[in-house]
Amino acid sequence: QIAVGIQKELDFAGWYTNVLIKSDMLDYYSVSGCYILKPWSYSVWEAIQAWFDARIKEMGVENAYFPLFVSAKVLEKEKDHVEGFAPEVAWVTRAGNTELEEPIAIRPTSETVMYPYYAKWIQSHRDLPLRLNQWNSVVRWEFKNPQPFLRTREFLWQEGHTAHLTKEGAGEEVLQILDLYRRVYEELLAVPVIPGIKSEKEKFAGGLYTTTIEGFIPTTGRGIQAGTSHCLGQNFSKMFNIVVEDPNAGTGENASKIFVWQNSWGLSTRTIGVMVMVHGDNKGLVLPPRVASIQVVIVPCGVTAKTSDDLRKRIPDECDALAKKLKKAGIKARADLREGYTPGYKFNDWELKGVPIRLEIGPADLEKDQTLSVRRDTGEKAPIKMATVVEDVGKLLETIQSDMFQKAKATYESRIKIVYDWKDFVPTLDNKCVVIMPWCEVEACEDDIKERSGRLALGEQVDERAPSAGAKSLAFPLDQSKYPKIEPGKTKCPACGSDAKRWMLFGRSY
Ligand SMILES: O=C1CCCN[C@@H]1CCCn1cnc2ccccc2c1=O
Repeated sequence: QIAVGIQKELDFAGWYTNVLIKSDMLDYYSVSGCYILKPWSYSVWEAIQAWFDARIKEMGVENAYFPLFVSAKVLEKEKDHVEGFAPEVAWVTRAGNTELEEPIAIRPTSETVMYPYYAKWIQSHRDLPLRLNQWNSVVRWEFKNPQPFLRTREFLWQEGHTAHLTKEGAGEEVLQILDLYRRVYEELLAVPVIPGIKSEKEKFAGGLYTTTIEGFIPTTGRGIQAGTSHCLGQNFSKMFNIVVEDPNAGTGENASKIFVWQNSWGLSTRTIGVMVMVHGDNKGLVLPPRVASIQVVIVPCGVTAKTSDDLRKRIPDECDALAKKLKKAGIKARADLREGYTPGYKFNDWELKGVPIRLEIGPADLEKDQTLSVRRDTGEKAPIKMATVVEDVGKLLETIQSDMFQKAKATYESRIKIVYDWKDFVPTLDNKCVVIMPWCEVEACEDDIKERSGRLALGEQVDERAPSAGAKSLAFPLDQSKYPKIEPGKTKCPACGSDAKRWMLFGRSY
């Protein structure tokens, strides 16, 4: 198979699909909107799971498992949080030839599955904080074009659901989790994200506020919601009657009840799609070393018909020995000793799969007691002395991880443009950038901005590939100090002229 076969900059959707198939990350499935995660992508999810699971357990979160099914009565318990999502809920209505008495929904998320039992289990403030997490899959029967990892009808995620005595206790955890999400992207996937707070319009309607990490796909200039950590306030505890006695109130007739304060937070296999889109190139995947199931591939070279029998044996043996030596040091190395494939074919194969480092060993390398290293991210070649190969390869993997992150961070930052004047807003989006602007926070203004920045508004013909949607508000960056001070009463919102309050990121998005 040749490389990707489609240029990333020319046909991004086609490139993305080809990379996923040719790197053997996934296969298509007979039910539309569903995909098979093959080991090459599932191992990335496992690396994310291992890292995140260890850290939430340090926080005192415990894993549990709740049923996949939720009854209509229970699901519709909280009208306004479900009504907007109702079209996406998948229902079981029949088993065999038997119609079910009442249809049973497949969980699209587990608030309504879990919270009746939170009400049952939480009796005293001593039962708080209750912190449970599920590693599971959910189903949302979306009708918009499916995209592997980014928008699928079933996806794997974790969903954390916690209950606290105070708003402050809940609020502290919301931000702790959001920072773990940031680290999953920045430290494991080498993908920069901006932590922030969603606007009232964009937040989870069933909650009090939503914090988010916003990613960016340079090829399309679109933002992407990369993870969310919601404070639900007391909305769900009032609905499901999850109450404890107030430890600070008296007893008897002075006793008083407190509705618990809740959070819910989720990170999904969308992480993998973002990683592919940000780092991939026209030769295929580029895997960050921290999540690569093979970090180093070792290829025997220079073995031809003319090669002496001695070398023909020694070269593959050297490759195998080097792989073993690196594995012993904790580096995920693999010697590719497949017969019948040329080195060139193997180079192409492993480049497609995005393996961070290739080490070549040929007759000349044996002579000099070295191996030739080739970086997947930059293509840079450098000989490495066998004497220090373990240490040098370890360092090179760290350098690749950090260089990939720095490069993606510089790109993202170069695409965030401050806008003070509306005339610059749409041109900035059309330049594949996102806008940061001093914003009034008025919802009508937000709707207006979406309208005025949609391609339809510009009278242009909308083709299904061009982002026809207008700009949404993405997040109020948590770190407002990075941008010039907003003078209360003086700095105006570029879209409507009213007083600006905080800096808001706007962009076309997934
Ligand atoms: O994001 C998260 C993080 C994990 C736990 N759940 C929250 C909020 C989910 C919001 N949501 C999203 N799609 C839905 C689809 C159908 C029914 C309900 C919903 C729904 O409540």
